[in-house]
Amino acid sequence: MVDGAAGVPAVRVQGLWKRFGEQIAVAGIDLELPAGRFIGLVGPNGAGKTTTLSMVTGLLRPDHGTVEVVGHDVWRDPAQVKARIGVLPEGLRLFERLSGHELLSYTGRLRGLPGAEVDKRAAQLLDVLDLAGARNKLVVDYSTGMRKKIGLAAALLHNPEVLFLDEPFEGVDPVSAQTIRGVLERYTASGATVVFSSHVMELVESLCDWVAVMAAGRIRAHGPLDEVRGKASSLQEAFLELVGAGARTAGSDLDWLGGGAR
Ligand SMILES: Nc1ncnc2c1ncn2[C@@H]1O[C@H](COP(=O)(O)OP(=O)(O)OP(=O)(O)O)[C@@H](O)[C@H]1O
Repeated sequence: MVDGAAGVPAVRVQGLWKRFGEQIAVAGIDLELPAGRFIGLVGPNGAGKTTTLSMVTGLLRPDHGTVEVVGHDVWRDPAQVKARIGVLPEGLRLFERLSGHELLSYTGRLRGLPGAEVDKRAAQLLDVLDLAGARNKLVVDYSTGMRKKIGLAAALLHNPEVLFLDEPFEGVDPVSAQTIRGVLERYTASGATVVFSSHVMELVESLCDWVAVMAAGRIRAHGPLDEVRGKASSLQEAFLELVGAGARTAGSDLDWLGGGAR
């Protein structure tokens, strides 16, 4: 296990709970995510991935439990944590009336970076993410994939130690996905940590070296990809066994659907 300089995990979660009315979204999870890894948080729709990531990144207060990011408590020490993380949340809200370049300049200044450094990093990120041609276009006119990419650039600008991404490839075309993937691989190769949520198993299997499987608000398995996959032929198969969906026959009750009598 490759941990940070002092052997501190990227994320340590203990007894984390969140309930929305009757719905228990996260049911008391314990989790330790090692530093320097490409980590996938996988689970079916409604498993609690977004709720977990929101609590881990300080966007949503847990009912119970603690979260530490690189050794700092997210709720007692928010400034220390926020300086060390980058976040691309689900349904990211951006400043629509700024251009891509203005958005990055503003983000960089908020992060306390010197203007010249912000300009240099922004230009490089726009270039690598294939957004240089759209640098002066307003964000409101960006496509879904372009929004993901400018959101990723803003999350990376201050060179965080840990990057959290909620469904980063959703709505992104294959070429942009490949670009994002390249940037993330370069980032983790330098010792940084990526934690991303997805329900696309093939993607997680091809990108991640460490996974946590979530279902119904609980962690069902976590560890190095090979260990979680075990003897199954793919992560998809291991996942279906873990969440107990292997035996269900898709559509067996839909005998009215399709050709024949209407
Ligand atoms: N603000 C909220 N109010 C009420 N219920 C919520 C709220 N946020 C999440 N939930 C519920 O908590 C559960 C977990 O939701 P969450 O969005 O964390 O799942 P997810 O694993 O990210 O799902 P998906 O892959 O579909 O995005 C779901 O049953 C959801 O309906």
